[in-house]
Amino acid sequence: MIYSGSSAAGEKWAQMGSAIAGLMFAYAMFQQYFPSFLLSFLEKQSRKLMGYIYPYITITFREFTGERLKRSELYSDIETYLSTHSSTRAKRLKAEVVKDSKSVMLSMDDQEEVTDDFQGVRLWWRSSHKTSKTQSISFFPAADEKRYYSLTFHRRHRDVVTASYLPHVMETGKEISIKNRQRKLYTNSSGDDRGYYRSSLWSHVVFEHPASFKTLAMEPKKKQDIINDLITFSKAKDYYDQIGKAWKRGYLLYGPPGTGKSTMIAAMANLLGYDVYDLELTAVKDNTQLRKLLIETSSKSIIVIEDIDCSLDLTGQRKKKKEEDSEGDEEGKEAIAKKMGKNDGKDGSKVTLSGLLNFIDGLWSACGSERIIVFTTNYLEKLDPALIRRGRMDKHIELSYCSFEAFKVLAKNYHQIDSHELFGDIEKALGETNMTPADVAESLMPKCSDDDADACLKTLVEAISRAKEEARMKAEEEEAAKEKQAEEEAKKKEKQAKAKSEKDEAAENDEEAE
Ligand SMILES: Nc1ncnc2c1ncn2[C@@H]1O[C@H](COP(=O)(O)OP(=O)(O)OP(=O)(O)O)[C@@H](O)[C@H]1O
Repeated sequence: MIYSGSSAAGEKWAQMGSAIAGLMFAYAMFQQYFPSFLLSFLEKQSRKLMGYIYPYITITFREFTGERLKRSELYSDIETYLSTHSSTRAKRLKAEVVKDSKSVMLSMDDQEEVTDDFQGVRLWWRSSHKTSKTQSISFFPAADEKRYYSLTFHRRHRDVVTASYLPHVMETGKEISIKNRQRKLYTNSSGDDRGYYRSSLWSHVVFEHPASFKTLAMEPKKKQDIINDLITFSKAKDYYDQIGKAWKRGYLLYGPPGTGKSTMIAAMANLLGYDVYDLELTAVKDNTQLRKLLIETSSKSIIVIEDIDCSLDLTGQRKKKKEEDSEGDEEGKEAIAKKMGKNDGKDGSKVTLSGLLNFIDGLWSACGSERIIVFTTNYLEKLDPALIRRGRMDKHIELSYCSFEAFKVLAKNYHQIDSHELFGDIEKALGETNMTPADVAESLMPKCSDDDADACLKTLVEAISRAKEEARMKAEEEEAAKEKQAEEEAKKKEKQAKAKSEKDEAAENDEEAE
């Protein structure tokens, strides 16, 4: 029957109102005239009865708790955990792009319910939302929506749920978020740049380097050894706890420029799913700032200091550009000038060797966990032994000139070939010449659309023989320079000897004259 007008509805509300008022009056009388022991007995019995009729417990997890605008971490973990279950079981789903996540997250829509089974226990999750009736103006509508999850289970499973199931949900949720998150490449800017709005010493971009161990050119056995070492480290939380050491590992990558040190760091980060912190030491004000930078790094990360030999005077004082320029060979000078050029005019860093040693394994280095520290250098011999001793830099990896094995990886990467008639020549030539993987890769790169594997391999053969010729000429020049220097030294010595004998003769004559 359809009631017309509002009078019928009004009558109904009036009747309901008087019924509620009557009930409340009866309850007040009941409370006043019944003895308290009888009241509590009745309450207990009614609770027991309710327990028999409805033996389930429901826990609610709200999206925003405590501080109004702070999203509950637990809610996010549950949402991520349920995204894997609900996407296959729930009928109505909603899609969201979550901040810092690289994929769209599907979660169950409001009022949807999914079941979960854990250690033989059945649980029900429900997603709901309540819209706030407060007419306040809010810049954060989501906070007014009051979304929440409710978890229902039989009360006899209370212990399993609180002691095992909820920690399992949190842990799995976190693991999934880490796997799905967009990884970041951080860099430290100069301390002076830290404006009022900056909350961190690090700034970042999304890390999207395509390098992998598959495409990294080096001997397969050595490569596998590094992969095993990294994977073992990433799974060794309990082991590090057991031996009482902070969960971190140091890698020293050394070798000539263009042998793949930076590429290997990117491959490491991609293998383990870690963030990368590229620490520019020359931009760090002092040891205190270095410590702050360390504290601000997250776990599951690689902290990189590239060209460590150019960043610091490893006796404790920073080298001045002038001094640097006056020592080392030409290649070294170039690298240092390049590096120091970045810091022109604001070269006021007071980071010392001891500050850096503390950064690596001092007390502060233990805050946070699952971190890899990588140093790279072109000049291993320039580094202070204290800096690279085992325990600080646990694994020393030499990246060297391109071997035939490494070349084969590049040939596969660039042209999808495992063999070719020119491979024999290339193997022989690479055995006689020092050519970096960067130079080999450059030759293998097609320069125009007509360049196929044949053309590129021929270019490589020519490049290797050119490099061989250049090396021969350089060696000859060096030999000639050495000979010339030896000749000059012999002449100088002869001259000195002649001058001495003339002096002695003159002295003798003087004596005789006297
Ligand atoms: N081992 C390698 N495997 C695959 N590619 C490589 C390798 N080494 C170098 N390359 C190629 O050469 C380029 C330069 O290499 P990379 O920057 O990694 O060398 P590096 O040793 O870090 O040099 P530098 O000491 O000058 O920083 C890379 O972009 C990559 O294409």
